[in-house]
Amino acid sequence: MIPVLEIFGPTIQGEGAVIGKKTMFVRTAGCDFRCSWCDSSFTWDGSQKHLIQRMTAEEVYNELNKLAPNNFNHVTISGGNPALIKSLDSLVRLLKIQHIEIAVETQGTVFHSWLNEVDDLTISPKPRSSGMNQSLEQLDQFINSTKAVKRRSLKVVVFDEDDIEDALIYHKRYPDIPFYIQVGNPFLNESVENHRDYLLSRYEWLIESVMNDERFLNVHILPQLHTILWSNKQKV
Ligand SMILES: C[S@@+](CC[C@H](N)C(=O)[O-])C[C@H]1O[C@@H](n2cnc3c(N)ncnc32)[C@H](O)[C@@H]1O
Ligand SMILES: Nc1nc2[nH]cc(C(=O)O)c2c(=O)[nH]1
Ligand code: SF4
Ligand SMILES: [Mg+2]
Repeated sequence: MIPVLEIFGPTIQGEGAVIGKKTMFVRTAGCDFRCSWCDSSFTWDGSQKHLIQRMTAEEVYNELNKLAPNNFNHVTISGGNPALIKSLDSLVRLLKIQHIEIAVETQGTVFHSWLNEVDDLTISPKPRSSGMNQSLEQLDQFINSTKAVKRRSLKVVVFDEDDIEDALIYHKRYPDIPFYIQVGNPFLNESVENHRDYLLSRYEWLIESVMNDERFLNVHILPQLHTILWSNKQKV
């Protein structure tokens, strides 16, 4: 059984290497991290425990079809940390049989073999502002174990200058993996006035900081497109 917190879409992938792509989302419950600025803390802080459904792969697939009949060919699995869940192998198998592309978002702490079957794997190690002290040895192991994935990318969320230094550590450690820097969203409460102006000014700050830093060459600098549009609303 897969612990599912929400299934939604179609929407756009708002982050990373496939930003803008039309996709469905399956969000699993539970995380091994507790990032201070987690925009999905409801997956692990107990506040939406009553909404967690234990579903089979077939039930998840039926729900996706109910939400978007004949209107999706791409599913993004996020969380929480979906990589904690061994039983996602059944969903990955089922989606592949149906010729549906699969993307996964994870922080790179825990590996299961089904990860090697996904099409787009986003690995998002954490900078110090998260309060997490991510093990580089564990991340090395994860990176080594996922070499067979069709497309992999690294995505580091940045809130301040110290985080930029941490992003550089990850970029230098894995120079051959496409590298994305994403501006942090401090507005975890969905209704904030002028969130767009503020988020865009933070994005501008990040572009200026990284563009003028010759230690970064092969880098993509991105906002969270969906939070510019909809702030930190759930199910978008
Ligand atoms: C909610 S996490 C779920 C997947 C996995 N646990 C992870 O962290 O990669 C999905 C992505 O959102 C990013 N994220 C979380 N909170 C954020 C925030 N406040 N601002 C910007 N990005 C954030 C994470 O770093 C990660 O790249
Ligand atoms: N539109 C949209 N794009 C996203 N990209 C990554 C997300 C996530 O929470 O993992 C996310 C999300 O929650 N919504
Ligand atoms: S690893 Fe991802 S889901 Fe877990 S607390 Fe951090 S941002 Fe949130
Ligand atoms: Mg999100």
